[in-house]
Amino acid sequence: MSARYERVALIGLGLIASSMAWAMRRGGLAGEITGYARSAETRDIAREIGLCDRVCDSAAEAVAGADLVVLCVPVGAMGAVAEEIAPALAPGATVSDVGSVKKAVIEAVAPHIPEGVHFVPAHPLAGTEYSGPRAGFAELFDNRWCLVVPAEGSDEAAVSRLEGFWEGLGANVERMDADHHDLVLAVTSHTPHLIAYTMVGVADDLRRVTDSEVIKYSAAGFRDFTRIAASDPTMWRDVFMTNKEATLEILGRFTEELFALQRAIRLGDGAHLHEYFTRTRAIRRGIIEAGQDTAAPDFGRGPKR
Ligand SMILES: NC(=O)c1ccc[n+]([C@@H]2O[C@H](COP(=O)([O-])OP(=O)(O)OC[C@H]3O[C@@H](n4cnc5c(N)ncnc54)[C@H](O)[C@@H]3O)[C@@H](O)[C@H]2O)c1
Ligand SMILES: O=C(O)C(=O)C[C@]1(C(=O)O)C=C[C@@H](O)C=C1
Repeated sequence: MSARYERVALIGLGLIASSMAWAMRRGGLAGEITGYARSAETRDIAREIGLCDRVCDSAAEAVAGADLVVLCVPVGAMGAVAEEIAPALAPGATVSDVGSVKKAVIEAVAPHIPEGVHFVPAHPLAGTEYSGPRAGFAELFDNRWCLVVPAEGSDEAAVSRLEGFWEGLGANVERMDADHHDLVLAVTSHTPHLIAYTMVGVADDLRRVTDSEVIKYSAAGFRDFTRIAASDPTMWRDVFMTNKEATLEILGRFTEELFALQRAIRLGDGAHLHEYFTRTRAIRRGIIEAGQDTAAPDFGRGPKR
């Protein structure tokens, strides 16, 4: 059942916060939405497009009296923002976040949360390669997962209320612990982004040799890589700086497999390649048959431009 808050404060007014604001409006999930972003330019844009009921010039002003505060800044900035807002938080309020990494965010934020304020971390598994306050759209979270990662000792009522709120934003909600979250996301999101960044970098190096051919004749697969590799550099720098252990673990496995495939190509071992590609194709088909391919064409591919 969807839950409503009287006053929701969004700190950081980029893609995720702006999508939340539009989705809250659509679902009538907030009495009032306040917002704050560090840059005056972002605050001006947010005012111009009517993103929030009130865009404030300080984080403390935005969170004052809010019963839900959502930190929507890059993962590396979460701790400093939590410290800044702590004295202004209302007793009984819930502080949440949308960071792509959970263990490091909990470690950075939890020490600043005052007694009597609930901290319920979360992570919507939905995004695009666009950033900033103009990038958001109300449907971003529709039929996508939102993982709720209760910190130790989280208040059950505060956790279920936040879960209801995310359902109201359109998401399917599941709970997960922080370590498991960070490992799963290293496999499904963080390492794939690093691979896309690398592949586009390699093609760019090659382009200097072959002029514009690489881009001109790029096939759909490579174009998908360029979309992913256009994602925000600050956000992704912070993801790799804070989810180091899990990403290195998955990258280690990835390079082992890559070397095995490289060896099979060098040795002309077609059977190995065929067997490997058959296994991976079955995984994709399994996802589709289970009806879990939630990346429907209309959603999660960015705003229509
Ligand atoms: N983009 C995605 O695909 C995606 C998906 C799920 C979760 N996330 C997570 O959501 C968070 C926000 O990502 P986004 O895509 O909305 O980013 P974004 O770049 O679109 O927006 C970030 C906002 O934070 C502001 N900001 C940066 N540092 C700040 C600070 N110290 N104090 C106050 N404001 C500050 C920026 O001005 C900007 O308004 C990140 O933690 C990211 O890991 C992103
Ligand atoms: O669709 C995209 O552009 C995304 O990369 C979204 C994506 C993902 O990897 O799936 C990126 C980071 C998040 O923390 C959650 C979602």
